[in-house]
Amino acid sequence: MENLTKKRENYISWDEYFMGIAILSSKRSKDPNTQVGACIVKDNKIIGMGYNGLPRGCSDDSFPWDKEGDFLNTKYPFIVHAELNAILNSIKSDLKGSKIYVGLFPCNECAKAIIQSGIKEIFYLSDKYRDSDIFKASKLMLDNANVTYTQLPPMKDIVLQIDPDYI
Ligand SMILES: Nc1nc(=O)n([C@H]2C[C@H](O)[C@@H](COP(=O)(O)O)O2)cc1CO
Ligand SMILES: [Zn+2]
Repeated sequence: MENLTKKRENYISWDEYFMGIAILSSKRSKDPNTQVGACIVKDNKIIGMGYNGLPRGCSDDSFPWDKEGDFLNTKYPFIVHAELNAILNSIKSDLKGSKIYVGLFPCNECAKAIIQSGIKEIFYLSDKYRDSDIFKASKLMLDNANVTYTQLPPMKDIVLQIDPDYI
């Protein structure tokens, strides 16, 4: 029988909690290939969230989602990355000393925004584009600016499922 007199032990860690929220945010993304979510945290409080998508007011149905072809016929010039959205949407103007949780390693443009906004720690899950110069440039800047980056384990066990008894 369940022991209801002692503290629960199998609760999720802070890192799992914030990365879990970043991944949940990514589920809002319309990108058919890569969905990315980001969560900015200060003093264990969430102060910004975002996912990759078109700028506000630009219709998801009017812009291309292609990866290949003429630049203007691809998604790349139009998408706001999850990290930049989290910074731009943050509820505090001062992000100094905060952390960002993001599903995919930040690109060079997001690295610039992370550094300039004062974020000091990055936690990420995937570094699938590590061989591209964009990410080499990103790491060069982050290293110089003393922004740390740490890969978290994949958290395969965390499933969002609402128990029918809960309702
Ligand atoms: N850290 C990141 N945050 C992001 O929000 N993105 C976005 C930009 C695109 O919408 C998508 C990458 O598309 P693809 O090249 O894997 O089909 O993820 C990409 C990266 C990696 O640079
Ligand atoms: Zn980026």
